[in-house]
Amino acid sequence: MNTSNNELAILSIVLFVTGVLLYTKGTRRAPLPPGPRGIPFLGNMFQFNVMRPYPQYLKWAQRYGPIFSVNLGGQRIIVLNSSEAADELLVTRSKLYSSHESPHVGFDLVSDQQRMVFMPYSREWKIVRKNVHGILGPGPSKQMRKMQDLECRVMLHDLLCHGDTSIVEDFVEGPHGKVPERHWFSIIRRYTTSLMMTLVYGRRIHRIVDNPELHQVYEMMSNITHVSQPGRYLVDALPILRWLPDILAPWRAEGRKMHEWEMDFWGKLFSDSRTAFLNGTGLNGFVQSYLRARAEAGLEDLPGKGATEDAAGWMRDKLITYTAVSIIEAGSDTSSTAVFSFVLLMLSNPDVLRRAKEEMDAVVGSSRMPDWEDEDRLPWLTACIKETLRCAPPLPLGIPHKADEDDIYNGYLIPKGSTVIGNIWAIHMDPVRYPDPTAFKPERFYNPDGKFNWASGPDTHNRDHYIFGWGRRFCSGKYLAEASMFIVLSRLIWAFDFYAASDLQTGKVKLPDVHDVDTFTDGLVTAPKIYPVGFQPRSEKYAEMIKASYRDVQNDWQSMGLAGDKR
Ligand code: HEM
Repeated sequence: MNTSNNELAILSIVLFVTGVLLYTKGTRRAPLPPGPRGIPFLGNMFQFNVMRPYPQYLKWAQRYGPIFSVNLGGQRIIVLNSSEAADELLVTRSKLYSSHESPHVGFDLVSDQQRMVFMPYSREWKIVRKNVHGILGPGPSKQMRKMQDLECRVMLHDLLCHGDTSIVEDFVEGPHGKVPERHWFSIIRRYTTSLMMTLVYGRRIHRIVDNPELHQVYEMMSNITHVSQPGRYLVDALPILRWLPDILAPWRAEGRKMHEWEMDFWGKLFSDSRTAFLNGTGLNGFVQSYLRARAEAGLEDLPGKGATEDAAGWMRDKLITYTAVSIIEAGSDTSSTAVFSFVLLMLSNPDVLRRAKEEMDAVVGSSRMPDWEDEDRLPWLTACIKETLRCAPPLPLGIPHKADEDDIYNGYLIPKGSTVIGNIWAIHMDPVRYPDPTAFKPERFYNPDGKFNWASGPDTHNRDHYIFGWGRRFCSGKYLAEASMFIVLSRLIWAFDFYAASDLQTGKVKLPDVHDVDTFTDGLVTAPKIYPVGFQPRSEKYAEMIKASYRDVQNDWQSMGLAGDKR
């Protein structure tokens, strides 16, 4: 048959229109994914703990399969429970699913719409992401290795001085997950937060005790992860409530107050940096470099929020402030959580720990600390870290995405505006993918001949774990996070015999149960609650090396123009 160009064009249009009509008809007709039956208006709100949904989401995943849906007072939540479902929607169809959920209270009110992790897929997010990538991408993140090395040496010294303080003193966790200053958790938190502060502001956290700054950072992080949890505020689910007058909308004043509280702290850090930059005393953090570049473009003074409308899209002051906050928040709590879980899981599995020490002794020995070039030669340690991340992902439900359009998956409708969650916890507990999933078995990742591979690359189907999320919103800090986990955990194994507290009467080891959800905190980031551990150097020789290394590091700080450690 000889078809003319005109006929072809008409045929294409007819097919296209028919396709669109069929698609929209299908969209309207398709059922929602299965899920538990709820009650009118409030849906499934009272069927699980909204501050800790992942255990119930696992049960529903086991019952309903790769996709289910729940309704939280009108907020439709679609949960993806297999790597195939999450890959298909969040990676292959990432054009539709690259917005993050923007909770009204946490994003509009507390963050004045400037917090990156809650931004929709928008021009503003792209501007922020590009800038963040400029310091966290594979190349630039390597420049932080020197700081990771030095801060890690300080951490070893702090743990040496800590000894068994947290066992002897029997500390109690404060409100909002507040960690006592002399507990070993604070030492790890100082490491991760100091690294982020140097990256962003060019200033260290050089003190743990009498340093309210460090603890306030964590209080604010805990606050934002709690206020932003889906289901925390009804107004997040029912946009109509946003029209209520102030008197009937107590969350409004609450959210604004939290914004002021945040700005008192983060806004001051920003303005101090700006003043230092204007006085010519600025250091080399992201904020100062950005202000310098902006000033060179003739925009020294750019108050307000958002970015300029021109092609350059310069960030205004408030957007810079919150970009700095996003990096510090995203990089501090997550990385320290991984360390707390690693220590807990290793102590709970003494044979695994013993083997890690044997490997360390054979590969590194006692005359030097492990370093970056040892990565490929410590496959058992690598396997232990990966297994930790599988068994205790710091964000078991990732950060919720959002559907920007109606979509169909496996015959089910995903309505526009739905919250879409990649259920990392259910994927990690899938017995087909990981036989005997609740057991801590590093051997599943043990590969003595393979290259050191953290599986965070683009091959989403065959990843070892999913802790960094999916698609265009994939964790920006993965390179830095992986490097920190390796250097901190390898040196911890190398330097110390760490041990749990034991019952004075029975001599039995006292450790929180890793299988009990109450061992972990609520909220977006799920970290072990504080537990005591003692740190003993493996011999006097190790202790001397740690002390000498700490003294050397003080000279490094001085030559880099950074604050020395105060203890
Ligand atoms: C073990 C440590 C870490 C874990 C488990 C983790 C996990 C995640 C997850 C699940 C997401 C959301 C991904 C998605 O939406 O699908 C995310 C986003 C992000 N992470 Fe990480 N992260 C870690 C460390 C870091 C570090 C060290 C940094 C910074 C230095 C960082 C910076 C970010 C940023 C800026 C985002 C937001 C990306 C966006 O909104 O586009 N993360 N992370």
